[in-house]
This record gives sequence, structure tokens and C-alpha cells, in this order.
Amino acid sequence: MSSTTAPSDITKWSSTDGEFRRQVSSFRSAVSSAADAEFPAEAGRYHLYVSLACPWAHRTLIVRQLKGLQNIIGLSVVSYLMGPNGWKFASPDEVPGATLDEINGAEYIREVYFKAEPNYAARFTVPVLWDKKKQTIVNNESSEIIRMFNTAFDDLVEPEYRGITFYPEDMRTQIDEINEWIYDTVNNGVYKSGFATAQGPYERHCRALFESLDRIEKILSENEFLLGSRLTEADLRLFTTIVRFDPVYHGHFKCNIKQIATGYPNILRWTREVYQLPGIAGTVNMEHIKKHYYMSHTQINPTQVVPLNNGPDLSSPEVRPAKRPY
Ligand SMILES: N[C@@H](CCC(=O)N[C@@H](CS)C(=O)NCC(=O)O)C(=O)O
Repeated sequence: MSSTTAPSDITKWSSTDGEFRRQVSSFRSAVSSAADAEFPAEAGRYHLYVSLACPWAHRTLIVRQLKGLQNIIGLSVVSYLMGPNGWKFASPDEVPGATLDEINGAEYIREVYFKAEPNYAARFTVPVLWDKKKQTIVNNESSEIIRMFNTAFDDLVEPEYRGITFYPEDMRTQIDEINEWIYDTVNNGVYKSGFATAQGPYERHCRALFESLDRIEKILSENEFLLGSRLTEADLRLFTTIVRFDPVYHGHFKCNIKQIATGYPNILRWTREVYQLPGIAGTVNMEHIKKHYYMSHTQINPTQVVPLNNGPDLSSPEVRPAKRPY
């Protein structure tokens, strides 16, 4: 196996100035319903690699579920522990919830990257969307994978899922606008706070994060979902960060000005509402989430002790909307 990224680089998260900078994803092609597409939509052709711990991969898992794509797009799940060689596959006996890689027979996700691109020199991230026919990675950027799942397979899904969209045309400007600041200050903001290795960047990103949470709290005090009465992609993208907030980011990433459970009643109500939608609870694996962060980032938590709290009970009280909100 050729390797241009030494295993030791995996745990080097922040730059010399103490700032964490997320890399730009490398594989940016798209599956499309067009017959002459480079990657045409076909049942059984594409395979999704995820971690149940990762908030970015979690988005793709949710949209795969809500769009009824489980029988159309296969799934492999890495173990929660990310060691010096990155994400590793494990049998469900070894790690409940994980799988082996039945498609490429890889031990580590990095092998899938090298199979697609022998000279690959960036980070070995999940999610990854793999094309079994062309034997390559189509895309490793979650925000783009969820857009493909949203529409590209519509001719193949069961009729009840056809036409469901989390990115409706008349709301795209609003969705793009809200995604932008929520990505920067919340989704990525928790990482910028937690991976900072200097006081200044930590405080700056942590304060910006809580300013955004206050802003979201206000929005959700006036609206059922981020953009009104309809659940969109913006809600799904935020949900995967919020569900990890109290159990992980509050402690492990030092995002501790407030907690969702006690400081943000409207965000909590909204989190429960999203969690209680059919199919969502099954995508949330608190065991993988907590163990991943607390045991993999040994630069932050060298003892690898995992705290007990799982965050607020999201299954109760029941706040499920009367009719499907999307
Ligand atoms: N922009 C990517 C980010 C994905 C990402 O950073 N995934 C993390 C897990 S939460 C990862 O795999 N990190 C491994 C590494 O950086 O070595 C996306 O949204 O798909």
C-alpha cells in the first residue's frame, strides 16, 4: 500500500498557531439520474462508508434512511475507535454496530482511498461514497452526498419516498444562507473550539458558537423548524451536531458556556421532534459517539475514560408532529 500521509499525521489536528482548519474534501463527483452521467443512478451500484460517531457521516445516514435508500445504497460502518491508521472496520461481534468491509475487504478506510487514488495525500475521512462498478470514490463530502441522495435515486425508490425533498427549490436561498453560518460557527465551530491548542482561538470560536446557539434558540422559539413549519436539510445538518452536544462537545470540546438540556428549551424541543421522526432514532448510536471522541482524541483525553452522561432523553416526552413535516 502506498502512503504519502504518515500515520502519525492523523492525530495532528491543529496548525502551529493553535487553530484547527478543516481540509477541503477531494472527491467531488456526483451521482445523477441523467442516463449519460459519469455516475448514473443504479440500484446496488454505490456503497456508503460511515462512522456512527461522525456528525458529517451521520447526515448521509439520515438522508439515506428518510429517502428509503437502504436497499439501493449499501452500507459499511467503521469502529468507533480512530487510531494511528485512521478508521478501522470491525465485525459486529467485536464492536456492536460496526461492520467489516464486504465490498473492498479493507482493514482501514485509508485502503479504500488508496484504491481510488494511489497518490492520495489528504485525510482519510468518512463519509465516503464508493462506486462498485468504476471501483472509485464518487464523493467524500457529506453536504454533496446528501444532495445526491435527496434526488438522484428518485426513479428507483419506493413510490412513498419519490419526490420527498429536503432541499425544495423555493427554499434554496434560505437553506444555503442558514447552512453557511451554522456550518462555520456550530457544525465546525465545536471542532474549532475543541481542537484549538491556544487560549485565544478557543475563546473566539467558543463564544461565536454560543452566539449562534442563542440565535438558533430564538429562531426555534418562533418556528417549529429552522425555516418554518417544514423540516429541511438545514435541520438535518444541525441535528447531528446538537445530538452530540451535551454528551460530548460540552465536556470533551470545552463548549461549556451552557448545555442544550438546561440552557436551550426550544433547541431541546426541536431536537426531540427531529429524533422522534420515523427512522431517525436508529441512526443515533451514543456508544459509538461517546467512545469515539473520548477514546480517539488522546491529545485531549489521555486517560480515554468515557463520561457517563448521554445527554437529555430525546424519546420523551413525545413531541412528534401530527403529520410528516417534509
Ligand atoms: N467535509 C467532510 C468532513 C468529514 C470529516 O471530517 N470526517 C471526520 C470524522 S467526524 C474524519 O473522518 N476524520 C478523519 C481524519 O481527519 O483523519 C464532510 O463533511 O464530509
